[in-house]
Amino acid sequence: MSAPLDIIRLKDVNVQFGHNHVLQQVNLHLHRDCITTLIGPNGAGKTTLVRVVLGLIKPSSGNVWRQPGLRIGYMPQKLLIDRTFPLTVKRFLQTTRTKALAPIKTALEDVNASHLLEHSMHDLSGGETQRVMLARALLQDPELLVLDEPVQGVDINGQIELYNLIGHIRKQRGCGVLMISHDLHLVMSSTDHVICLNRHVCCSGNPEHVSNDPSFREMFGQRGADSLALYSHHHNHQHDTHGDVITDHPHTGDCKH
Ligand SMILES: Nc1ncnc2c1ncn2[C@@H]1O[C@H](COP(=O)(O)OP(=O)(O)OP(=O)(O)O)[C@@H](O)[C@H]1O
Repeated sequence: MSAPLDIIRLKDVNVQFGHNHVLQQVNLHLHRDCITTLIGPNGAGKTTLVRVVLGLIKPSSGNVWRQPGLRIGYMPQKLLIDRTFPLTVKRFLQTTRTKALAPIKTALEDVNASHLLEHSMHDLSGGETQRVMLARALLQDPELLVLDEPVQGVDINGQIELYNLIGHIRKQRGCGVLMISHDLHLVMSSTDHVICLNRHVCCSGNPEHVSNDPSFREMFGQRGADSLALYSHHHNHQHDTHGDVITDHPHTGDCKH
């Protein structure tokens, strides 16, 4: 098997908003045909990291490399559409660069949502909305798909379907996927690589290397630890309430699994 091709590399990335040091020495490699999931508590810097990957935020220091000409499809966390503004799924998807109907129909087929073409965006269920958003990201013909909490507002069966769909799209297109998720349990069966972020990369690993690490409770509590019972990683430090490291062990930024 050939080595995975990097499409994004972040080296020692720091992001500071005023005195708020949101990302600290973050290293990240994203590959084709690989699903990477970012997990971490609220305010951990997950969306900020995604925005660095997308090129929407310039790091205060560190390097970001993107494969030249890389096509990225982005599914944002929230979409605010004025309810008084009538908007069909077709019209919504035509607000991208793509105006032709054929690729729009193909994208909807790819997310099993062909039947929604003429529906109003305002009448969609949570799961349907996320499928349409995913179709919109696919219209970029992405080599990297970036999904910010793709299953939010979706019931449990819909979540399983969406994760299966994302896995299928990755296989079919061979694209890389970077997603943020809070659904620790489901995510473990849907991802190749997990990065646990709390301003810095606390740990990262392949869910195949499974174990129970009680230190994870520090970050996610008992429920999270139970959900992640299959996920192996090792903390070598503790956090204060700001997520800063309080231990004498220096953090190397390497994966620990
Ligand atoms: N543009 C900005 N200007 C100033 N501070 C910001 C900006 N964007 C994010 N922050 C701060 O950076 C920190 C990390 O925010 P971020 O949204 O990246 O976290 P997150 O892990 O995605 O959180 P959540 O899980 O709640 O969505 C927060 O303290 C936030 O207030």
